[in-house]
Amino acid sequence: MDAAGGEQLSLAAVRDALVRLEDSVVFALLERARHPRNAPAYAPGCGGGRSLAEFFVREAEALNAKASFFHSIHASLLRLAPEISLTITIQEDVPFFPQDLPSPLFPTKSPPKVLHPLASMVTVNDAIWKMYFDELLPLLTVDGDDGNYAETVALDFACLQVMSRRIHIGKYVAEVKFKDAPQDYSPLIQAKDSNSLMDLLTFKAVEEKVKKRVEKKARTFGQNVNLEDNAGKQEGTAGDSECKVDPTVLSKLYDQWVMPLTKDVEVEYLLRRLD
Ligand SMILES: C=C(O[C@@H]1C=C(C(=O)O)C=C[C@H]1O)C(=O)O
Repeated sequence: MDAAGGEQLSLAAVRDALVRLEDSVVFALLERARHPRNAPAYAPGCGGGRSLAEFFVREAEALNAKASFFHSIHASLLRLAPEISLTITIQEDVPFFPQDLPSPLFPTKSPPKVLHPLASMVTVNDAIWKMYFDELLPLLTVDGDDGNYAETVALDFACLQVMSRRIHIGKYVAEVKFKDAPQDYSPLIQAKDSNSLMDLLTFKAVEEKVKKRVEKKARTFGQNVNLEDNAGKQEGTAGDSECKVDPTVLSKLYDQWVMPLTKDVEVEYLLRRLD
């Protein structure tokens, strides 16, 4: 237990959670890529001019809120990493539409407080939303319309949710880094020096490994598995053209958006850490 009554986290444990979440991110994107773009799902429609995609996310989040989802996320990391659930509990996932969420209808057990109370103010979901619909979907999906709009937006929601969770775990990464070296972080926080904080919390070698591993996971999870001899090919070495998603799209996703946004979360969290 630390001074705030929270349990001690280690950087290794949080990084382990991030590695496991890569699997969920890759699988969610593979599922979405089974459908073409399905543009009508994103066109403004009825219900205040909202698209089906926005309608679905708002309604799904309202349901999640009633079921106390945003207040008790023990289960999500339990599923991801049963053996580290004792050391990490995520205080809350971050909704895309926090305004007007209904109150929880069921009692919850509060997880131990690990983060600074102002952590709940840190969100980059607007940037994730824009990135997903404007940049990633065109790379991930082929042009076309198969009419499966409801399934499509349910898959979009799964992608958004898992990417948001991954990126907002940056709060936990930042907390651990701060606790490990308060003497290095505190002066920069006091000086509100975002650029130097960014430099201090960046580990380029770790990022290179993340990119390579995610690309490899996309290549491995995205191949068609069959029982015939694969013309002498080694197992697990599908060519990129045989993959369900282009593996380089996944490494680009992490390189250009997921890791930079995770680091933005880290910086934003740290800037409030001494308040
Ligand atoms: C998350 C971390 O902070 C930064 C962000 C990384 C990421 O998003 O994967 C990786 C390394 C760091 O530059 C970390 O140190 O593990």
